[in-house]
Amino acid sequence: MASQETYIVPAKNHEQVILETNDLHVWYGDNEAIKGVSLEFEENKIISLIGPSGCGKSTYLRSLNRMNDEIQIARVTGEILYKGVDVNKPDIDVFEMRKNIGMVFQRPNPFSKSIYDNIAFALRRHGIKNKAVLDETVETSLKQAALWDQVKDELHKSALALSGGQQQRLCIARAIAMKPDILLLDEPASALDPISTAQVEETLMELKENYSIIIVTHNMQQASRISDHTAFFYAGNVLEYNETRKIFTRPKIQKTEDYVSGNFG
Ligand SMILES: Nc1ncnc2c1ncn2[C@@H]1O[C@H](COP(=O)(O)OP(=O)(O)OP(=O)(O)O)[C@@H](O)[C@H]1O
Repeated sequence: MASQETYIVPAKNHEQVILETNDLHVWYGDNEAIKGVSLEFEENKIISLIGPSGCGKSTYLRSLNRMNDEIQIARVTGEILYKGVDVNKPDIDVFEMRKNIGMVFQRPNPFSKSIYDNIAFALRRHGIKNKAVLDETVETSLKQAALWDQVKDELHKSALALSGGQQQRLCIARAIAMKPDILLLDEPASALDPISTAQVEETLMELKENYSIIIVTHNMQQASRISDHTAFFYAGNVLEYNETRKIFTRPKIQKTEDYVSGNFG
């Protein structure tokens, strides 16, 4: 793997590994943004990906459900094993795979549709047309995303009329309506005020009962508050991956210590 010092603790219980990458590389043209990352993610955990700007966190996250396919100059090699199946193989049905590995982006991006249709849209595209099933899924997803009580009487109002924090929770509801196993979130709270951020964090903590969550964050307090495990990325490699409390209190690598304590320069 990396030529520099690394410290990566394998999953405690390999049976509970839901997703792993083996020797994952991502290039944008000649720029190697991810340089052979091997990590294991356990079920029902929140995992934070941290590290300085440009170190490859988003690139790595996006590769996990093949969002880099959309970038023409991107090339990805290595294995991405979801329940043991390599989703990085060309014959994988990416549309189906993303039902299991959903994504929420940095900026809330609801469709210009009603709250109800934001959630029902993807379900209908996957062939679910039965109104009772749609109604039930909309309600359950909004409840899981801690938004139901605020919007239940105005489901047909435009999603764009919601606040930023509510829009982001709607995007989370939209992602979980597909009942994925894994939720990928790229700085989901960075555009939100502290109250909305706290609500999104609470939502994620509740969701981990049913989902595995991988989150890119620049916010060290957030990583230490909500995540079970943390991976420290640096220059396209993971230098350290361990339980979050160890990363923040007793990191093994000096660069990790410098980064989490804000002495990075
Ligand atoms: N769409 C793209 N096209 C070309 N190069 C890209 C693209 N996206 C990222 N890169 C390059 O890949 C490298 C890693 O970028 P990436 O956005 O993954 O880092 P990051 O750690 O998520 O950064 P930040 O914390 O600033 O969001 C950088 O050199 C960046 O310029």
